[in-house]
Amino acid sequence: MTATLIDGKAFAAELRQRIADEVTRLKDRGITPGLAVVLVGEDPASQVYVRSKGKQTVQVGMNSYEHKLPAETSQEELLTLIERLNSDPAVNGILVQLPLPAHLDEAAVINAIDPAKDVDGFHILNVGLLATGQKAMVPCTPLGCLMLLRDQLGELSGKRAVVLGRSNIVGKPMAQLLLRDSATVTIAHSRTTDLPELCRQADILVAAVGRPHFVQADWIKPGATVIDVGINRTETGLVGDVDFAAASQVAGAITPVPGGVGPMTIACLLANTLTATARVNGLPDPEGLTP
Ligand SMILES: Nc1nc(=O)c2c([nH]1)NC[C@@H]1CN(c3ccc(C(=O)N[C@@H](CCC(=O)O)C(=O)O)cc3)C=[N+]21
Repeated sequence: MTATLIDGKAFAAELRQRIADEVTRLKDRGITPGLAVVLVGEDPASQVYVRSKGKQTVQVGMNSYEHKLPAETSQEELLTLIERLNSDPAVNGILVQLPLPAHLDEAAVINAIDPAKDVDGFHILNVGLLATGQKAMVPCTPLGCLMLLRDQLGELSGKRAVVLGRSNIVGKPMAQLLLRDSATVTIAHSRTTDLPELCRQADILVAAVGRPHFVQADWIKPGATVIDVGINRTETGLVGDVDFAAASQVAGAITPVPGGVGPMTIACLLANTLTATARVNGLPDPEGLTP
């Protein structure tokens, strides 16, 4: 059996086109969405992402504000910048690139962002809103995965989903979104016993553990839908958390790395910026960009 390839790159391109159309409509009303990205330090991978985000932000017609701060930036200096962005009406979305240098308090920084501008959906208010089924800003990577899953399967209700990984950025919000769509959700992690057996029960398997080729083909239920969130840099290039070559002989559908979830993450960041802009202006949420 050969799995259907879930083309996240193409899906993300369509999403960006829809976002660009909405931005055009907003501009006709005199509104231009603005996204501020804050990068502290010189991590090369982070620099690549931030550049890519800025480029795509401009491509869909939004304003991009990049703030690059030295690695030695103090907590107080960073909080001062966030305060400034919170009160700047030209800024509709704020993203602080993670991870932050170790001397900075990540939770305090995230929770200093105006929740209405928290396009990452990491602020405790948004986490609580999502967990209780209320209107929230939803983390970009899980939102992108949800869009791919709905597109592939139509209906998630009653399906067994296993989420590998329990991070605040991917695993936990992914589980919340799947639960909201009435899937039966298990969150598994490094301490889970009989992991292969558990995974074999999954109709939907979302791998977000950050270990190259961790998920083996014989962990996958024949015909299952596999979403690979892993972005691992190895000598052979970028690889996911799933042994793609072998897994694609068993799965029903699978995302590649690169070209799967990664492009969806950035497209959903732009979607969230558009949503935040609509909400602050008292306009309805843009169609199909929120869960
Ligand atoms: N506050 C915050 N929000 C984030 O959303 C965030 C972050 N911090 N820190 C870093 C991670 C990582 N991340 C990715 C985004 C796009 C690709 C992406 O587009 N990947 C391409 C390949 C790009 C390449 O070749 O490196 C692909 O998978 O096809 C990957 C990873 C967002 N992150």
